[in-house]
Formats: sequence, C-alpha cells, structure tokens
Amino acid sequence: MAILSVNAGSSSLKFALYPLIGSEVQTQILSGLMEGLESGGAPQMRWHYQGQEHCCALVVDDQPVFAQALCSLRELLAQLPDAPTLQAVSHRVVHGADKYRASLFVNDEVLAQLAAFNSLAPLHQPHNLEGIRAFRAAFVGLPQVACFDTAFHASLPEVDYRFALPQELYAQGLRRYGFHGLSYQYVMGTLLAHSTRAKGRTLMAHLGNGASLCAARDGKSCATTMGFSALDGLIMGTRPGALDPGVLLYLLEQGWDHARLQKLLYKQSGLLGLSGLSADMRRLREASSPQAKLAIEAFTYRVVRETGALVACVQGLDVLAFSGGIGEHDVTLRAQVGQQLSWLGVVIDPERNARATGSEVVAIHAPSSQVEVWVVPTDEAVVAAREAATLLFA
Ligand SMILES: Nc1ncnc2c1ncn2[C@@H]1O[C@H](COP(=O)(O)OP(=O)(O)O)[C@@H](O)[C@H]1O
Ligand SMILES: CC(=O)OP(=O)(O)O
Ligand SMILES: [Mg+2]
Repeated sequence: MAILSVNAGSSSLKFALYPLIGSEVQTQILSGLMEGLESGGAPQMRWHYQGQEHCCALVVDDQPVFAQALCSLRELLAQLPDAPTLQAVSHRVVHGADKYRASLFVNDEVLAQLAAFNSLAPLHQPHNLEGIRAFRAAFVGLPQVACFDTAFHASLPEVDYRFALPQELYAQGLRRYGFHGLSYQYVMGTLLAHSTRAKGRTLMAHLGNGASLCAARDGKSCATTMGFSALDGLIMGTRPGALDPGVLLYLLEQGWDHARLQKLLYKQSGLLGLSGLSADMRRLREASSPQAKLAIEAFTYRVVRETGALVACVQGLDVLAFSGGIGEHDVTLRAQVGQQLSWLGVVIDPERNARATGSEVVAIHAPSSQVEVWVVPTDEAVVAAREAATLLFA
C-alpha cells in the first residue's frame, strides 16, 4: 500500500511515492518531476528510483498533455517491482481560504469551492486543481486528498490577519491567510524533534521561488509575511513582495488593465524585475552586473527587515531556520542575514554554514550564539502523504 504525493505547478508536476506500513508513512521509494507541460512545451518525465535517475520524453498525441502525462505515470507505477497498491493521491493546494482549515478528501463540491479561490492565487491554484481533476480522471475511484498551504496559519491572531479595511470587505474574505504552510509544518516538526528551544519563539524562512517568513510560538504560526495572496512580504523570484498599493492606483490611472497588472505582479517583478536578468538566485550569484548585485542585496535586506517585524510580534527569538531552495543552499545569503541579525544575538559559524548544503538538517550557529540557527531541507511532499494517511486511517 502507498500514497502518491503531488505538487502540480504552472509548468511542472512533482510527485513522490510513499509506502505505508499500517498507517505509518515510510521513506519515499520514488520521486519525480514532469516538466514542459505548458502549451508548446516539450513534456518530459524525470524520476529517481533505487538510486538511479531516469528520464523519458512524454509522447503527446491527440490527448491533452496532462492526461497523457498521467498515463505515463500510471504505467511507471505499474512497472515498479512489487508495485505497491495506491491508497490515495495527496495534493498540495495553495489556497483553502477561510473555508478549509484542514486537509480533506476532494469531491465535486470541494473542487467547485476551491475553484472559487483561483483568482486569489492565480499562479498556483488553477494548476493545483487541474492536477486533482486529471488524477481523478486517470485513477478512477482512488481517494484524492487536498492539503492546504493556508491551513498552518489558522492559528494567526485576529490582529495579524485583519486588514484595516471596512468590515463588509472582511465579510467577503478579504483578510490575510499566509502560505507555504506544508513547508512550515514540516520545518516546525523537524525543529521540535531536534531542539527543545523550538517550542519557544521560532522564525522560519522559506526562501524558494516563492518566499515567506513565519514566526511561531509553541509550534503554532503567530505571524507571517504572505497575506491575502502569495504576493505580499518578501521579494521573490518573479513577485515583488510588499508593494505600496498606491503604485497600483497609479498604474491603473495610466491605463493598465487587470491582465497586465497580474502579469507584472506574478511574473515580471522580484529578482527577475530588479536584475533584468533572471529569477534564479544561482544565475544572479554568477552574474557581474550591478543590477544582479542590487537584486540580491534587496532580497537579503527584505529578509532582514521582515525578520525584525516578525521577531517583534513574538517578542524575541530562540530559533531561526532556513529552508527552500535559496535558504537550504545559499551559504552567502545565510551568512549575510546572520550578520545583519547580530543585534539579536545571532552568530553563525562560517564552517558549519559552509557545510550545510541542503541534504540534511544542520545546526549552523556558533557556541556563542544566543539564537539557534538551523538549515532544514523542507519536504512538502511527505507532509501531504502524512495528512492523507491520517485521513485514511482516522
Ligand atoms: N546552490 C544554490 N545557491 C543559491 N540558490 C539556489 C541554489 N540551489 C537552488 N537555489 C535557488 O532556489 C530557488 C528555487 O527554490 P525552490 O524551493 O526549489 O523553488 P520552488 O518554489 O519552485 O520549489 C531558485 O532561486 C534557485 O536559484
Ligand atoms: C505559495 C507559494 O508562493 O508557493 P511557491 O513557493 O511554490 O511558489
Ligand atoms: Mg516551493
């Protein structure tokens, strides 16, 4: 028996297969990625199984590419020696809004409700739901579970989640929700297992293509930088993070329409917009242009600035954790953030920092540090698998 965990994005679909022993989720035996699924792309599937990497082009005939891709995945699963029987597919879904505060089995009604949140997360939600629909069609009768990025932040206090807007707008759902919840759930659980201090005031930095911070106390989210949508807060790969809404009013006056603004905010800003070069931190590190340097400095600065705000919300800091592609791999970023937080008593050990390369959980603080600093490779997929197991065996 096994659970398949799925994270369907705009152009790729990540999957991982977790065997079950009883209701216990075991170490994944297969992980993979389908990419090039956007129209005009060159769809291919890469997967890792028994220590080996495999890759194949996905044949696109007259079927929609998603259906074709899932046929290939179904064949791949059937070919595994001793192929485990799938019990459920568990999907990361970015937005559950106020309605869904916990993972659940998806049915037609839930799907329709979730589609109503598409415009709140246009970069993610439509693709998450397309993934669920495609799996429901390809694996008929198999339970499909939705796990929400917003759910971890159900503990946010009202002072944090309310906008200072008229009440009728709050009644329409205009409030801060917070995202990256599956990642924070994983990182928080890992920190609690590694450090007794993690029950105190913990700041988690999920710095990937999307980026946010979450301050937790007693393992529960108290404040986070993302809000109503996944646009607020830190600078991201292609999103600007916090932006004076006056900028949008100005652009509207200049004749910009919704589609153009949406593209600006989700696709053309952030590291890409500032550097004029790339949304990828690795490319920016390699580049020599002043704009690339500014993009990195601004990204780092905003992490430090928002950390100050979140630390104030929880009145101090016991544990700081880095995760996400940048947080797990970028040694320079961690060193600079640590240095700029020295006023909080943060001291990062340069050698430990250099040794943390995202493959394992590592403490990187110096003995003199008043704050523990950890690098935690995040794992949203296993959280989704565990959520599904909990529902299946409840
Ligand atoms: N060795 C590295 N050094 C710096 N940045 C890295 C490194 N490896 C990955 N990254 C960055 O991580 C980001 C992607 O993060 P990731 O969490 O994988 O994204 P996603 O949100 O798509 O899952 C990219 O900006 C990438 O450049
Ligand atoms: C919510 C969000 O920004 O997700 P990602 O980091 O996967 O883009
Ligand atoms: Mg991510």
